[in-house]
Amino acid sequence: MAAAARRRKIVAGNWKMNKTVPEALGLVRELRGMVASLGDTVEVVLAPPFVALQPLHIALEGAPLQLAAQNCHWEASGAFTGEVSAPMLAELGCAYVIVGHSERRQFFGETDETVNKRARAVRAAGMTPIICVGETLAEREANQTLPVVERQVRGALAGFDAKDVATFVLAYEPVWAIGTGRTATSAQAQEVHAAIRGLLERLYDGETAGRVRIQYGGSVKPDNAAELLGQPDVDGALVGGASLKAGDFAAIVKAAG
Ligand SMILES: O=C(CO)COP(=O)(O)O
Repeated sequence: MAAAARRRKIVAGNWKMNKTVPEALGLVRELRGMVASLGDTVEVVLAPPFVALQPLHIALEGAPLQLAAQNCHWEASGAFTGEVSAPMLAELGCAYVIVGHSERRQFFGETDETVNKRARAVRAAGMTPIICVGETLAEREANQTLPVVERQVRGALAGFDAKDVATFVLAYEPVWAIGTGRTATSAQAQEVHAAIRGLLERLYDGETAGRVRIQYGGSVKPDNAAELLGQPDVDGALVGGASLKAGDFAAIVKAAG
């Protein structure tokens, strides 16, 4: 069994392609006050679109809120029109970068191999990847959930040693639960999270498996957050739609605290 480590919960808001810079600044102004009283109990992360990173970096100075990017390229620089590199994001104050989100896998040709390359770039630039995995509805109905998630985790972590992996964040996001209002039950989430932790123990060791934080994502809302976050292997949430409203996101953060 993985060592029972005390893992600090991590709740991240993935804003996807939403919020102009003025809107982003307004949302953060509201959020700052709402999460100020939480202290150290929960780590709170915001992943706005690239263009809002620099203004939010300035606006968040001194606030207990971390910044994440939603993606990055694996090369540090070069002729890759439209791409953004990991060192550029580190310089803007990002602590995390989301890699392998299912929308990138579905719509932008992301593969386990490119997820791994991006995660390496994130680590090399001194940031932490939030690595997303999750099965489609067809895969779940074909009883392929655990093999699919296992393949994605193995692929993303290929070549990393235990010391790196222990600091990583994984996000289990069943594709059928994203943006659909249809969330996994807490038992479904716990089953996959425990399977991921078991895999980490087999790939590395119990200590490492016990330290990795695994978020759940997919229609997390204020009214289901406490139940999901109460599961022993659910260490936080990666929140899409509900992170766009300060009150809803703050309520989810409080449910984790
Ligand atoms: O994709 C997600 C977070 O990365 C989840 O999105 P929703 O919370 O909108 O379902």
